[in-house]
Amino acid sequence: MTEVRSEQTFDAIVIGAGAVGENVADRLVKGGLSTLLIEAELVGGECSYWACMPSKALIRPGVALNAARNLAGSREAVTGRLDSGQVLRRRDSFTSNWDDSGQVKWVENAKISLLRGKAWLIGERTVEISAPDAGTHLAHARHAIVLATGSNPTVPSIPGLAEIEFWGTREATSSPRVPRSLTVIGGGVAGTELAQAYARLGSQVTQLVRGNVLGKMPAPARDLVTAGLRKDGVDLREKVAFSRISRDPEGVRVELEDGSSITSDELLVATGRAAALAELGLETLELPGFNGKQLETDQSGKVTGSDWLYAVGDAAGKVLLTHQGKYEARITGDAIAAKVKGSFDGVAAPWSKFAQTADHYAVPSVVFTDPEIATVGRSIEEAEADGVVVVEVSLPIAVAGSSLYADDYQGWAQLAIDGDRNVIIGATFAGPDVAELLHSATIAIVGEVTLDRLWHAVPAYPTVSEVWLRLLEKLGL
Ligand SMILES: Cc1cc2nc3c(=O)[nH]c(=O)nc-3n(C[C@H](O)[C@H](O)[C@H](O)COP(=O)(O)OP(=O)(O)OC[C@H]3O[C@@H](n4cnc5c(N)ncnc54)[C@H](O)[C@@H]3O)c2cc1C
Ligand SMILES: NC(=O)c1ccc[n+]([C@@H]2O[C@H](COP(=O)([O-])OP(=O)(O)OC[C@H]3O[C@@H](n4cnc5c(N)ncnc54)[C@H](O)[C@@H]3O)[C@@H](O)[C@H]2O)c1
Repeated sequence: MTEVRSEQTFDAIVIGAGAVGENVADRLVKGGLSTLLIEAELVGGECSYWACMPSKALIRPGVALNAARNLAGSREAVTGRLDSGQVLRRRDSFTSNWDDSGQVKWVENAKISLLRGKAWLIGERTVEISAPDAGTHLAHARHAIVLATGSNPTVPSIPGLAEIEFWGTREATSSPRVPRSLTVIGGGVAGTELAQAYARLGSQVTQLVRGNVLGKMPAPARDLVTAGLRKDGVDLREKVAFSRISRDPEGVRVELEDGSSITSDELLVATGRAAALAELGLETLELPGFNGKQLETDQSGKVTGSDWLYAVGDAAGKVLLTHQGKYEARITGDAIAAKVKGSFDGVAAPWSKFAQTADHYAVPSVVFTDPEIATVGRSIEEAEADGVVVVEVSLPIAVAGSSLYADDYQGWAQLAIDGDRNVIIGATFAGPDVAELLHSATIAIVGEVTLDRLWHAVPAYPTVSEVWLRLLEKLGL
């Protein structure tokens, strides 16, 4: 062990200062607990610098341009392509040029103690931190340690891939240039959003998907996105099998099992992520059922088998989305503080202040392609697996609001209803800018508003939200 530079005790310690770690630390401090937040890289984490913010900044100008092109009158005013240099500069401003001083200021104002370095557990309620100055620090927690260490990309074992340099989502969201050609492996949210963004920025994009693009989405929603990708020139190839990948002066060559191959300047691999739990010393804790990959946590985020260890956000591995991780952070932070005060016995009733119930019943998510897909709640398959008698209703979005919104607006909406309780349990909207429709469905699900009462929620005319009325009418109201 190198020289121990400091040894301190706090009420709570949070490892990882991504959006989720910042939020849990904030709630702990607001709950009256002295809190140490430890970060190995940039305060703000993946979402701020290499994920949500830069990817959406790359996407948004293309969406705005396409929206103008889809309206007679404004279409005629659009005379050129995206200015990729300006788009990249605007992206850089959203990441503060990968400088975290603004977030550090926020942490200081929130009265959270910050320590830079890589942390790991060395025993009950104790962490060791290897700091950038090569020194070692020890920190003890009186009450709780929260893991908010995020996730890492999973890399497929395709022959040759491990031997070459390629882009992950970090490189794709932070690239200072637009490659002439880009091959994307992966048909999930990250791969699909970035395939379209780069195609619109001028790359010749080939997207290779082993199943269907956005395979977990309902087929009519998926079909709308597929049409959007192809319209933007993405060469989308589904149900492919990979045989070998290599790089030479010509570029990266991806060979497929059908004998074809694609050569491009860059390769982006976006094939999922897994909780970052390695090298955290977890194996020393002998947690029941822990397999090294996924922690089991209760409704309040407490790790099974421990009364002081918690996990939130991507590290908990339940839902890999910033907003849901921050929701978990608020609940876990409040639960720990209430436990310390003696006002919470550790057993949280569903939908109570200390239970992450929405993780199971009401997770909103948006695929920021053009058109978008916005979903919340359980899919029909998930609800049926939970034993729910599901009534499904779906239709194309074709209302006065949508026809005014864009010429030839193409959209689709679906509700999943619990037939016994007469409430909505899931909703999907696909189409231009449908993301902003989503929160209405989230509120209906969380509030368990009955369809009879929803009948009185009148959508303003002429808005795309009129689709709610059409869906209820189709259900017989
Ligand atoms: C390309 C892309 C686009 C995305 N877009 C969206 C989107 O639009 N909307 C959305 O909701 N979600 C999006 N996500 C998901 C979102 O980025 C994550 O869900 C979110 O970043 C998780 O936050 P977190 O705080 O749990 O983890 P992270 O943001 O990963 O933060 C974890 C932090 O912990 C630190 N850390 C790890 N181990 C240690 C250690 N041992 N010691 C000290 N520090 C440590 C890391 O350095 C990191 O800063 C996207 C993901 C990707 C890849
Ligand atoms: N808009 C958003 O909210 C947003 C955007 C991007 C990412 N994210 C989050 O980031 C996480 C990671 O995104 P992602 O797109 O990498 O993951 P994903 O799980 O959404 O998609 C992974 C894709 O990779 C494919 N794949 C997996 N293993 C493979 C293999 N061995 N060979 C070939 N293909 C393989 C899958 O079939 C799938 O198409 C997601 O869970 C999502 O929650 C969210």
